[in-house]
Amino acid sequence: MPEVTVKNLAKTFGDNSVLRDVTFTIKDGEFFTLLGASGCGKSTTLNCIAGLEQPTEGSIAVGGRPFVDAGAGIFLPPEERNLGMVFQSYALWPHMTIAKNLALPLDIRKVPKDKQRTLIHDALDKVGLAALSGRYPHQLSGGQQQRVALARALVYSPTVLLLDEPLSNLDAKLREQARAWLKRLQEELGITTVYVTHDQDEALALSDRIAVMEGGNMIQIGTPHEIYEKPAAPAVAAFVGRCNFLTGKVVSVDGTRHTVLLDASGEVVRVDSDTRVPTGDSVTVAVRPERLEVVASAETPAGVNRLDTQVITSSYVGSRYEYDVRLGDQVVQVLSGNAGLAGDVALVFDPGHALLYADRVELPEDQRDLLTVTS
Ligand SMILES: Nc1ncnc2c1ncn2[C@@H]1O[C@H](COP(=O)(O)OP(=O)(O)OP(=O)(O)O)[C@@H](O)[C@H]1O
Repeated sequence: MPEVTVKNLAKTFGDNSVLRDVTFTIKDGEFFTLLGASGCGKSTTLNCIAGLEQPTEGSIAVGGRPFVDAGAGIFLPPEERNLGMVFQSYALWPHMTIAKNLALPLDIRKVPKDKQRTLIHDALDKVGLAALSGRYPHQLSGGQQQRVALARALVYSPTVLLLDEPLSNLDAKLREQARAWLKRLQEELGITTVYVTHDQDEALALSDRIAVMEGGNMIQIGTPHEIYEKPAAPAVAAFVGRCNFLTGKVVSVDGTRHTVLLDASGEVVRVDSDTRVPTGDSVTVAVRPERLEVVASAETPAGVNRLDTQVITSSYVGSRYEYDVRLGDQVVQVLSGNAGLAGDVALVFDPGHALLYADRVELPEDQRDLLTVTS
């Protein structure tokens, strides 16, 4: 079974520590995504699985077969790993037809010519391009070239598919179509897939599980739902989707209910959290814009948190209204169903819709320092 096991992976380039201690297991047939900002070590992790980089420490095994084990001095070269890889640049040979491009990896594996014809046809058929096998890459659209690159990675039946930002060269519309198509294909083939992206929407839409990386570490591994609804750290909440952070101090705790005095406005809010934080400790309350609502000041519903705020800007964004509201010296973003509010409004949210993190986090640029805002 092609389960991928990565243990205590570390990689340094000179004195630059790019991977610190990365451990994860990918199940057979799973679509697993490495997500994070540029430079966090996603590609290096993928390249270590592919054998294009050699880790400084740690081990990788696929289906129980050791690919690399730094401690034991094991390193299997890339060509012996039988993995399919697609990069952001499709790297097709321009002077060769599509069929010839697909024949190359088969030639390397010494597959007989008659068998090659069937395999090439089948691989192109999987990506819906069997009719175009005689064309050259420049005679195909970007989206079609990307499918050819995928067909080339599938033609020799790899045990695992490794994809490094394969959709980033496509324009926004095509990218969304390609995303749906890739997801369907991966499910049909049931092939274990490791996907690298910095695009959170792509990660949420495609993955069975996502590993969020930061500074060479994995900060959370979970299903898209877990990553979005229960981010393990403020950094995850900020990177995946949008999030407001309100710093403060716990003033009382009753079971899971924490009452927090906010730094920004001196008001208190209640937050239900399984993470217990003792009274007196500094905390950060995180709430997504779509979990907040703005209402006219007189209309506060019962049982929710209510904060006095003023509208700074509002804009219509298609299905909803986006408000920036002022809470003391901080900006809070709200996605609301309520139109046309201005001036003094009440910001409301359910105590169960906020997350609580121990410690005060550094506020993101766009929420900080309202003193310069004059509206
Ligand atoms: N061959 C190399 N030699 C020296 N430094 C490298 C090498 N390859 C990668 N790095 C450095 O390692 C860090 C992580 O790079 P990596 O490509 O893994 O990040 P990433 O998360 O995939 O980012 P991106 O999305 O920009 O590719 C970066 O700081 C990069 O400059």
